[in-house]
Amino acid sequence: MPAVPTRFVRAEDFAAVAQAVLPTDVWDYVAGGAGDERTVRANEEAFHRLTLVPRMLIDVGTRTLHTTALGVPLAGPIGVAPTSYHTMAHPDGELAVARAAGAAGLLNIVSVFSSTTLEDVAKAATGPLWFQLYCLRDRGLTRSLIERAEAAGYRAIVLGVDLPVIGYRDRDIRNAFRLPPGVRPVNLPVGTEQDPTLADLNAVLVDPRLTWQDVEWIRSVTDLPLVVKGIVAPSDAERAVQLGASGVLVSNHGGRQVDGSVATMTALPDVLDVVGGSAEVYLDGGVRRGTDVLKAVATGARVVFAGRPVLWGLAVDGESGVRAVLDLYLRELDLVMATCGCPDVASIGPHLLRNP
Ligand SMILES: Cc1cc2nc3c(=O)[nH]c(=O)nc-3n(C[C@H](O)[C@H](O)[C@H](O)COP(=O)(O)O)c2cc1C
Ligand SMILES: CCCCC(=O)C(=O)O
Repeated sequence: MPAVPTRFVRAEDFAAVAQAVLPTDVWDYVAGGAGDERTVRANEEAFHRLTLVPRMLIDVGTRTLHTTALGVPLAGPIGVAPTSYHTMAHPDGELAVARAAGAAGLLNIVSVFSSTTLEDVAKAATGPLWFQLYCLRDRGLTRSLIERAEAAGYRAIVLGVDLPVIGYRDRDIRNAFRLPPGVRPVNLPVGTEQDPTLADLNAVLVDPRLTWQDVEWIRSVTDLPLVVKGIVAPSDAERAVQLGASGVLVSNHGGRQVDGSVATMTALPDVLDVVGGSAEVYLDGGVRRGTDVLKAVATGARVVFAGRPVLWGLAVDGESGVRAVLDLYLRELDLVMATCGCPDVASIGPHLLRNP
């Protein structure tokens, strides 16, 4: 692994520089959450509350971080959460993120609201991609997106179910946040002449009437594995798996939808109790350190994903900034595994948690 530039010794060191280089309204869109942003903070605090009980005198001379997700080999149990409109943060946008994730050997979930077409992202990618879909009002368009993702080589559909409408985001409301010039949802047939707020643009496209029947429909129109993203209730996870989901991504959208929503690390054990035996369970929200990855994996998450930190790296230095952020997670995880007595991912378990 490349040496860590001393200016950036933790993922959050990228945040301050990203804030300095991004326009204020774009920074607010990335950093912000719903309401008072209590859940944004709660996601991180839930990690801080968990304490570790490292184990000694285990041979950690040879270590590997390798794992798999739905059969896809990965260099580590950390991946890129889907986030919208990467060219807001850097002109290379989604291409830079795909190249960095591929070079690191990590899973990259590409948002349907990408500012580069899903085909161009797939061409640039050297690692595995999953496609994150919101079910659109136009079901024909929704289906064609799934077919395009299949044709382009994406390996799973990640259905976002937590955004029937965009949450009440104080910062974006204050800023009347609109997409910057030249940044468009290019996967979708949306004109370039309109200039609505992001929330209005979203309301035109995304279907707020979505129910479990639609999950069944999406399941039926593709042979790709289905992951349902945006679940925190165990009963929702159970229903998703009953309807054929291969994976559940425990997420509260980084605290951007429901302020006061349970932290994802608080919700994870209950979700695992219900579906952990029959589906892969992933998590995002507040993962900032290698120790956070270790805690989530020790609890039972297969892979965890980072949202904002990837955008910080992208804003700071394009592909190499994203690569640096991803390498920090891997480097920190490698060292915390070694110091906790874990030579591989399979040996990370609940025995490492003080109060699992
Ligand atoms: C700027 C931004 C845009 C996002 N866009 C999407 C999106 O298009 N689709 C989606 O499923 N989730 C989206 N999310 C949510 C992330 O996938 C993820 O759930 C969240 O960012 C994880 O929390 P973290 O930022 O604390 O790591 C977005 C998050 C941010 C910060
Ligand atoms: C604008 C489309 C939704 C992007 C999103 O999921 C978010 O801003 O959290």
